[in-house]
Amino acid sequence: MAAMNAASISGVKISVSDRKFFRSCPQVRPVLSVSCRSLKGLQESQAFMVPVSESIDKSSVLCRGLPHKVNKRNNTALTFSSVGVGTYDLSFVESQSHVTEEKVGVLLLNLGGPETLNDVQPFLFNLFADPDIIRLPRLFRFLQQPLAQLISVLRAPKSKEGYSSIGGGSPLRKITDEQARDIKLALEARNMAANVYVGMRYWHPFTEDAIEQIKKDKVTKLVVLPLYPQYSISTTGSSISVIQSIFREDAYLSGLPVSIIKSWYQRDGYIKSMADLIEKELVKFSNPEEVMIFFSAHGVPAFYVKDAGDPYKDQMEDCIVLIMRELKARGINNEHTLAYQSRVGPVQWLKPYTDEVLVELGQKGVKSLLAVPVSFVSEHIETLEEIDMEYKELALESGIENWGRVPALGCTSSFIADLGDAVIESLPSARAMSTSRSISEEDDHDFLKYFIKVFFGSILAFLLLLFPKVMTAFKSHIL
Ligand SMILES: C=CC1=C(C)c2cc3[nH]c(cc4nc(cc5[nH]c(cc1n2)c(C)c5CCC(=O)O)C(CCC(=O)O)=C4C)c(C)c3C=C
Ligand SMILES: [Fe+2]
Repeated sequence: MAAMNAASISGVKISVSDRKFFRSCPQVRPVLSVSCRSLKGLQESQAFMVPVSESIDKSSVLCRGLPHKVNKRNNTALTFSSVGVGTYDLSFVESQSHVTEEKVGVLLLNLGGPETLNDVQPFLFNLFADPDIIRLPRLFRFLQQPLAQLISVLRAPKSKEGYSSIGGGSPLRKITDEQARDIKLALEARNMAANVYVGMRYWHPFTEDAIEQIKKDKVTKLVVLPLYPQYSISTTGSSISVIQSIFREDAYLSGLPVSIIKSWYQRDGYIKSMADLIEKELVKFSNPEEVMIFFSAHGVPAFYVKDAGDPYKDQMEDCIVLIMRELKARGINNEHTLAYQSRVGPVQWLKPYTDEVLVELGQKGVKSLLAVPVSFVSEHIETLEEIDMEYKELALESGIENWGRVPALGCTSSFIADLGDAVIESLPSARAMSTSRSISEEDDHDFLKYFIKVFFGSILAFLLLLFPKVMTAFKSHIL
């Protein structure tokens, strides 16, 4: 614990200061002086540590507001200026005699991927069992798990092929661990000590395990940072649902101040880092100015956007505008296109589709193309296999002669530094999540619901597996 200062304000003892904590927000320190006649034991304008206690939001003191006056009415309240953080009363401090040190946690959310070929089917099961990935009408929700079992078994061979062509497993865990390590270092460089956790949605280390660790470590404030720049119901939304359901059930977690950074594609650091990568790849072409910049975003089913209000498409388009604006400011005026890749299943996905646009561009005479994966910040199966192999081959067959691909951001230092800044900036808005279960009768129906699910689901799976013709039709429509 940092050295303690003691001063009294109108008889109220302030006995807490945390120099270490203040060092973590350098922009605040130079102005941490208080001009106040009623501060006894301190010179006017003398550097002054703002009182903190376990219940007072230190970071909001730090980054959102600066103490600027003592309440004239009773001389016992400090008001924080700047962006409306509010007031707290020193009489409150009087009753708090001890101080606990803040323990900041950062939870990185990601998708997760199979580490071996044996993991592929169970990984796919977890993915398709997610109601944010396969959105069944409420009436058919009981089919979610049996359907996930069926689809995962049917899709596994194709997925396995993909994973074996990139070395037998997903690189996602390794890359995300490296990003976690670097974000921790970036925070330390800003004098903020934090534990950084990785929580994957569909494979190890699962979000549930990361939260268990956060609890064990007695984190006192948590920032949730999804590693998806744009928000989608199917990615960030799904992971947040998991967090909410765990937090709702747990007394400690439901009281833990949490800040969720829902999307961050608009951050300057991210946009500039993307522009850097594009600029670096463009110069590798013999005629850089003739290259079509081809943004390839991961698709989602179109009804997510049209009916379920997913902001993903709008955010994606906005993101591309910002990157192109940044490139223009650097004197890069290439043409660009946005298309959506990786569709799965029979429904319509966001259009235009990457494979179709590549063929069209080839037919129109585009000769040089730079693919820019834009929904994800790590290399993964869809960059290493789908773009680098399938789409490249298709593009070359379609008449495109010069092909390039921008690498994923991974641990690019400007990008990691910006994520560190995002964490620091979001701390002041950390608030406890809602505390109680909303539907209390849910438990009563759990057993019945489970029984119905298993019963009807098993019948469906059984029928499909028994009749090869039905199965073939199903396979060609669903996968
Ligand atoms: C079936 C529905 C799917 C939706 C909706 C979806 C959205 C979505 N996914 C990502 C990022 C990734 N998805 C990855 C793998 C993957 N995704 C789906 C299906 C949907 N994704 C499947 C079936 C798979 C498995 C691979 C395959 O069989 O094709 C990955 C790869 C992880 C890895 O192993 O490296 C990523 C990353 C985003 C960003 C997104 C919506 C915006
Ligand atoms: Fe996906």
